[in-house]
Amino acid sequence: MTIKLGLVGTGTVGGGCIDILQKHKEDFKRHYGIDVELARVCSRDPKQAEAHGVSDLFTLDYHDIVNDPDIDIVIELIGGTTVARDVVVSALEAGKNVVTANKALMATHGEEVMHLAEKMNREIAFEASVGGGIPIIDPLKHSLISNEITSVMGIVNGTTNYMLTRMVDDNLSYDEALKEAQERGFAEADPTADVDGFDAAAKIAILASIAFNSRVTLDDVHTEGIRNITTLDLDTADDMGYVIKLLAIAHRTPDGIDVRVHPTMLPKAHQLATVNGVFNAIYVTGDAVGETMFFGEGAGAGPAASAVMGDVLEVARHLTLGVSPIVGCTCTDNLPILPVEDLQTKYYIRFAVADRSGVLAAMAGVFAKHGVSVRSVVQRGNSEHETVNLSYVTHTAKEASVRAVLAEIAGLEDVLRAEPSVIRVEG
Ligand SMILES: NC(=O)C1=CN([C@@H]2O[C@H](COP(=O)(O)OP(=O)(O)OC[C@H]3O[C@@H](n4cnc5c(N)ncnc54)[C@H](O)[C@@H]3O)[C@@H](O)[C@H]2O)C=CC1
Ligand SMILES: N[C@@H](CC=O)C(=O)O
Ligand code: NA
Repeated sequence: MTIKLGLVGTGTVGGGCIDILQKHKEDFKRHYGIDVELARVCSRDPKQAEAHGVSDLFTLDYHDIVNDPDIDIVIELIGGTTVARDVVVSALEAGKNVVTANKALMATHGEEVMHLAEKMNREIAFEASVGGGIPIIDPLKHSLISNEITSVMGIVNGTTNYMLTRMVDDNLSYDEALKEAQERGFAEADPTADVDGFDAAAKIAILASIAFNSRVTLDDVHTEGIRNITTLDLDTADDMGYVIKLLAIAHRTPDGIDVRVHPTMLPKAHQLATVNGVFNAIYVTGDAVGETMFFGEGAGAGPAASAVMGDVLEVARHLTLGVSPIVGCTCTDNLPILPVEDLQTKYYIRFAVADRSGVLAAMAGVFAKHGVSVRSVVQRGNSEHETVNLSYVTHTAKEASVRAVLAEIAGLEDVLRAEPSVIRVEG
């Protein structure tokens, strides 16, 4: 039985899928008895199909794929939530199975497309949407389901991890690091999604939904990106024994789900602190399994296409064997999302302040007034410029109290020389 594939999107990931198919199609048949055939490809750019030697399969109109009765699996690799949603919905409605790498779609319209797939008795698989080539959705939906998952935490955006690594290791500026990430095919077409944390937010929404059996959407995730991370903060963190990473964090608490994405200071000894470059790593903690960590390349043609083609072959296997679809939606609960103001963690706060007597004492008074206990403070700066940087690390404090400290210090007369830099600290 030949399973026919329709590929919508032949860019970085779609191109990677064509490469894998061309290289390993015969192996799939020999090793696993799975016979897949690329029947049609669609994109806005015929040159991409030409470059992969599949011009004969090319169409500009994805309707030629979703309406083709011979196609069994539609692979959506265009991204975004408008046309991509239409591709996925119309493919499912036409009775096709769907494989997608689209985290934005799954984190906003996940419920809709999962329910539609269930209604149509078809599969929708999306392993590439989180952690690129790292198997993480499949383990959460299969190997780990005997656990109550308590926490999922990790580095899930390759672009920003690559940028931060390059800024630290080679002193690249933010713009140089971004340009390099784009040239290497890691960053999304619009890098806003990467640098402002929305890509990571979509990914943690997907993981939290599966891990906690409760729907978490992109809008539920408190999200901060890396635009404000300076080389000064990276250097100061280094001096203090920390690294700065963009972490995606989801904890199950007795009161609900704590889910957020923000730059985070990690002690250098923390295992996530050594995850550099385009690599991603995700920690999952379960009540039976304890701590597990999944590591690999989270972005780029090969890693993402590896996950897409893994899904394609699994769906093709089910079709070949005539077995029922894989696990569908498992969001049986409706847990509340906790407001970030209730968060309790440690904080790094760097103030650029006037270098004169009384400033440190006045600031200490503000910290004390709001019950925020200081663990360490480091002074860096050049008194010739009449400004010094005071970098505090607090003990565990409530987010609302830290915000009160920031507001009150901002109101101290002629003290602050710039917006403070605030980074939450883990571990
Ligand atoms: N680049 C990466 O490392 C990874 C990307 N992803 C996801 O994979 C998906 C694809 O990403 P990339 O391959 O990087 O994007 P890309 O920008 O390289 O390719 C997009 C493709 O979609 C086509 N396309 C766009 N709009 C279209 C339309 N209206 N009709 C027909 N074709 C259209 C383009 O012509 C192009 O062929 C996205 O959802 C992305 O989030 C997931 C994991 C890693
Ligand atoms: N832009 C993403 C890749 C796709 O998921 C990243 O940088 O991790
Ligand atoms: Na993955």
